[in-house]
Amino acid sequence: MFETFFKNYTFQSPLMNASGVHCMTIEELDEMADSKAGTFVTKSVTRQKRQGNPEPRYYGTPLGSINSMGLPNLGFDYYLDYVSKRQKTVSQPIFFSVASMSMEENIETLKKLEDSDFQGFTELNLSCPNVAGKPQVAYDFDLTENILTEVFSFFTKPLGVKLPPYFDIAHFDQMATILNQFPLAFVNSINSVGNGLIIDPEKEQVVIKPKEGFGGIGGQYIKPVALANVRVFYTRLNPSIQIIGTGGIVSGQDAFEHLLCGASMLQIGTQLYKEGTSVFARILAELEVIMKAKGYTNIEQFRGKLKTIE
Ligand SMILES: C=Cc1c(C(=O)O)[nH]c(=O)[nH]c1=O
Repeated sequence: MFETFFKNYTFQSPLMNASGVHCMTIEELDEMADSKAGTFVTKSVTRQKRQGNPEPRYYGTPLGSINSMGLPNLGFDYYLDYVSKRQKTVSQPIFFSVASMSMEENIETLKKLEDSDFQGFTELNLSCPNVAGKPQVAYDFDLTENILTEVFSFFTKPLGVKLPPYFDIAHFDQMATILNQFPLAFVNSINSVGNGLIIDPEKEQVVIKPKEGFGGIGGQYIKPVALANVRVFYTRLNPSIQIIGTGGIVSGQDAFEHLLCGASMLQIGTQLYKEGTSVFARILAELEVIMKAKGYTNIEQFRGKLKTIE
């Protein structure tokens, strides 16, 4: 019922984790592999291990979350070793997320990944909002085009990009024009909405320590922005570039809405952080109720078929 066609593979479920959540350690990654998710993605890796930002750096609220983790990760080799072993024991392709502190580091990491025995999908994160002094790459259109030009001059494995939210039609058009120039496997929209601020009115204080309390917003707060970005890229990109929908997926209805906008795979971050890996079975059960009530027996019958008002 939930078969999801993604490039040359059929996932048994469209659900997976969002990079950064439940994917830092071997234990977390194994739990993802054993869950009802269709597959999983690693935490965005950098060449060397990173401690990340000082704590508190994550805070959950009833409507979502704010985080300024600062790209903590156990380093490229740790995750490459894991996926190289794990891909021999799981049938579905694994996603490997790459972020970096510089374009040079991006290229170096991707060259090592190209030369490795990793057979899954690479997610190039161009949208980390929380490394002090580092702007989100994908808000710089020229830099994005330069990076993708360099990457595709040597990288031959399936690769997609994780994008920040855009809020202006001109930016949607500009980004789509750039992305359509490259043989991307997918585009993942959206990353957290960068540099939001959540405060504690009792303490009259911010709730996270880094960056004076500014951090990426996730959860229900951002679903309308996520749906718009999924829809925009679904309608503007070459059909060969598939869409991963991320942002605000808490229920089966949210999953249905992302699929209706054109997403093929769905990533869950904040709600996975709050609920644990049982979230995948719950959302699939809720999605099944919705699909049956509407007479749908598979996702392709409605995926991307959002109607406008004529
Ligand atoms: C990879 C860094 C990211 C982080 C982080 O490590 O702070 N948080 C996000 O919400 N999105 C990111 O892309």
